Amino acid sequence: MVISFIMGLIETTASVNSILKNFFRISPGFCFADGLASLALLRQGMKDKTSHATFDWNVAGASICYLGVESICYFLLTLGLEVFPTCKLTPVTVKEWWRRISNLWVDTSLVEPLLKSSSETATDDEDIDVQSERNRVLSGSIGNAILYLRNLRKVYPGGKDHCTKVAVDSLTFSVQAGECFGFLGTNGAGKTTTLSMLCGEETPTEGTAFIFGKDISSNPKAARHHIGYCPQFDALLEHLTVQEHLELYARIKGVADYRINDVVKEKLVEFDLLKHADKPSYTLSGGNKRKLSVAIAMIGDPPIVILDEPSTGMDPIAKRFMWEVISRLSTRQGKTAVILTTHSMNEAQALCTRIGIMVGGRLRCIGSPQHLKTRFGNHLELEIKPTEVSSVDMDNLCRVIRERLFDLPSHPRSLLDDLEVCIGGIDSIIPVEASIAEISMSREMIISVGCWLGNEERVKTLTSSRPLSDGHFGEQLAEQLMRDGGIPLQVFSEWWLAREKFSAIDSFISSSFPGTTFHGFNGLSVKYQLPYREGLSLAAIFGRIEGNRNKLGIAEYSISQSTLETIFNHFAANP
Ligand SMILES: Nc1ncnc2c1ncn2[C@@H]1O[C@H](COP(=O)(O)OP(=O)(O)OP(=O)(O)O)[C@@H](O)[C@H]1O
Repeated sequence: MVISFIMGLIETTASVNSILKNFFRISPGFCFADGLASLALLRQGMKDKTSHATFDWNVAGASICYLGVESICYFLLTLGLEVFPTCKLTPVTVKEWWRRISNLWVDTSLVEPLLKSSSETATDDEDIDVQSERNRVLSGSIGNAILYLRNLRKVYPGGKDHCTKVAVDSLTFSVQAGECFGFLGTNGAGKTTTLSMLCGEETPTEGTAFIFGKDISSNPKAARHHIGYCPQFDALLEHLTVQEHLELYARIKGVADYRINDVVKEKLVEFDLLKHADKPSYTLSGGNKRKLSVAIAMIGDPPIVILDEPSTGMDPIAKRFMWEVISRLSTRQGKTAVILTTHSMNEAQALCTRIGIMVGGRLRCIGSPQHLKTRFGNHLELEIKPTEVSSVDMDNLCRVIRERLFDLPSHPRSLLDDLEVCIGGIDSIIPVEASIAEISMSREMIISVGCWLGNEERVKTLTSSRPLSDGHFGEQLAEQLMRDGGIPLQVFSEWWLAREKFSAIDSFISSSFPGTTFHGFNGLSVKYQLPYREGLSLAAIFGRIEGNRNKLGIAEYSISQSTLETIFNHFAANP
């Protein structure tokens, strides 16, 4: 504006300026300032008052005209952007527009029967349940589903490497009222993208979803009207208090004025936020922010509630609280459909009536938790916790090792000789009269003891330069050995005996139940997967283990059907 003003005052640039002004006036701010400046010039007598009037084109006329036209154009543009959020210009959306425009000239209903797309998009390796859900939705037999997705696809345009990313591929399923649909998947599987499309934050590249029969692509507002959404990351206004947030969203969602106070109070109580009601949201802890986000999603009783990892950061009590609310909302009242994404299998198991597992943008399986367990859980899970190493056994082993280390006459040429060779004399490390508690086992001593006790492989977990995790606190011992140059004899003996126990259990399980696979330690117990096979009844497994329980030193054990977690891990490991 300043440059234009100065150019207008200089005679040689005045004509160029009057041409440039036509472009500058596209900015309403420029029009306004230019109009005022021209009026000021006229008033100061810098424009000829006899030949110029206030509303002349070169005084305020041009600015007023431009502002008039622009107010209409910009208003329509704003409306357009609001109504058609597809206006995010990307190569993919432009291509999509072109496809839609060209489809206008062709009656697609004649060439694309509904089920054709199902066979086109379903791949040969698609799970049978996923396929039948797809066929059911595409053939229109959706029962009383209030939300269904039809071949929903999202492709993100490529970044610098120009590789496009298929985030969601041909997703088809339906959700009924009163259902809590668990949308599980690995990181980057496409869950959030799907939910964002349902909520209108993202535009589908292909396919669409229907909410109460309204297409989210052509009628996003009407569709969105029925949704309460708790995004993955809290979208809170820092300086609004908890109560103000709830009041704001209650108004946005059209709760009647006279009910707002009750509705807000109800949510504050329901989510245990009463004591934080007057705190600005930036002062809340992560878990309480999450509670507020979930409360916002549920305010106004929307018939569809979409919760993207709602329990992240909540403590176990708050989590139970929220589970109670969700389950009351969906299954008990039977009116609301809940779509829930979570990485907690316990949460999915506790809440979801149906579960879909996504991997790499595709739905890999769908069904009730029990159905998934029965179909994909082709094994039983056996968890065994051995008894603790007894202090008597530990003392005995310590004594034997110490005697072996110092009893030169009875073992004239064995361990001590080896040790002397290895460490160049033991006197500096172990006094001859050392008590058990004082003996520190060096790396070389551990190797020799392992050799003498007949299991060199086992001690490698401690002595290897890259310690292997064996789950029996071996990793910590290996670290200690590396750091301090030795570990106490008692600690070594405890570790050795614990390994003995686990080895005995391991060989018993492998020989008694062929085909069993080891499924990890959690420090205290060991897990196995037993394959289902003819004649292997629960009674037979219990009988076998009970018969050997005391001999093997088993403190407790459990046999269970495959958990959701193992099924999820199976899909995650086979993308
Ligand atoms: N705006 C974007 N541009 C490009 N790629 C994106 C964009 N948003 C997501 N993606 C990609 O799409 C894929 C799906 O992402 P999405 O966030 O939907 O996964 P998710 O299943 O929700 O994962 P998480 O469990 O980690 O939240 C990912 O590979 C991600 O990198």
